[in-house]
Amino acid sequence: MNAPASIPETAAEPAIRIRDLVKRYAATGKAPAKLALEGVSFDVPRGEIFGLLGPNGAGKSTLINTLAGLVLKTSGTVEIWGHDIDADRRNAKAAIGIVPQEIVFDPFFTPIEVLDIQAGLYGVPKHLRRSMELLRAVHLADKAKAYSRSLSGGMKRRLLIAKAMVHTPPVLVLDEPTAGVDVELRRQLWELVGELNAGGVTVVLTTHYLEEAEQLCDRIAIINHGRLITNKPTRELVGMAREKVVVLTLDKPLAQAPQHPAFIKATLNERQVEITYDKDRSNAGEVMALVQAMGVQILDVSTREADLEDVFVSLTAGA
Ligand SMILES: Nc1ncnc2c1ncn2[C@@H]1O[C@H](COP(=O)(O)OP(=O)(O)OP(=O)(O)O)[C@@H](O)[C@H]1O
Repeated sequence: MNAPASIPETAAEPAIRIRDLVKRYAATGKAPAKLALEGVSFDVPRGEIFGLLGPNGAGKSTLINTLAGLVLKTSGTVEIWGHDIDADRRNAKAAIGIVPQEIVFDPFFTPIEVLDIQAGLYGVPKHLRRSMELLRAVHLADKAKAYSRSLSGGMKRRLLIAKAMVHTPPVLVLDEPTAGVDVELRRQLWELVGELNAGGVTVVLTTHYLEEAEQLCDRIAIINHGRLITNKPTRELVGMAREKVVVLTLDKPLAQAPQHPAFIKATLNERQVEITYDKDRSNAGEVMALVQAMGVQILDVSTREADLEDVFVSLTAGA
C-alpha cells in the first residue's frame, strides 16, 4: 500500500504538529469538569511509527479523538500534514485515517462492501477506489464477499485498518490496536503495521504495552494525567529506563570514584557521589555497600528519575 505520490520523500515538516493542546471536558450531571489534556506539544515526524503510551485515563483517546475531529479541543493548535484542523479541516481530515478501538460494522455487509461504502463517504470517485487492493494489503482478499459477521476478531481488526485507508491518507492512527488481542494476532497486527509503514504511511498508535511500543515504534511519547512526560527515540528511552541514578551524601569526600561493571557514570562532588547504574545489573544496596567498603559512612541517599520509572512500572504492570 503506497502513500500518495504527492508526498515528498523527505520533508522536514512533521506529519502531525501539536502545540499547547488543552482539553477541558465540561461538568455533566454529577461528573465534575475534567482537564484531560493540560497543554500538550509534540511533533510526529513523517515516515515514522510513533507510539503514544500512557496508563488508563491518561488522555490518549482524547488526543486521538481531537485528531479525528470527534473531540473539540479547548485551546491549542493541531496540524495534520501541514493542514490546521480548524482553518483547513477538509484537507486535515483527508490526510488522516483513524482505526477506532471498538469494532463497529454492519454485520450484513461484506468486507468489499464495507470498503466501497466508506470510500463513498469520503467522496473517493469510483475509478480511484482500491477496495480489492486494500483487502489484499490486509490479507483479507479471500474474504472479500464473506459477511463481516463471519470474520474472526483478528480479521475484523484488519478490515478496520483497511477501512481507515480508503482515502489513501498519509497518516494512519490506531487507537489501541491490540487491546484484548491474543499473542498470535498481536504479532500479525504488528506485521501489518510494519508493512503499511514500509509502504510510506506514517503510523501513530496508542498502547498500554511498553513491549509493543518497544518492538514497533521508532519514537515513543508517554502521556500521563494529561501531560506529556517524555518524547524520545525508542532506543534512547529504553536505555533510560534501564538507568537509575543514586546520589549519596557521605561523611567525607571519596579519594576516587567507585567502580563497578554496572556503573554507567560516577561523579564526585565534595561529600556527594552520584552514580548512574544499569538497574538490570546492580541495585541501590550493592551500590551503597561498595561505597561503604571504601571506608566512608553514608549520611543520606536519594534516587532520581523515579517519576519516569513510576510511569514505566504502572505501564508494565498493566501488560
Ligand atoms: N466525554 C468526557 N467527559 C468527561 N470526562 C471525560 C470524557 N472523556 C474522557 N474523560 C476523562 O478524561 C480523562 C482522559 O480520558 P481518555 O479517555 O482520553 O484517556 P485514555 O488515556 O485514552 O485512557 P484509556 O486508555 O482508558 O482509553 C479521563 O479522566 C476521563 O475520565
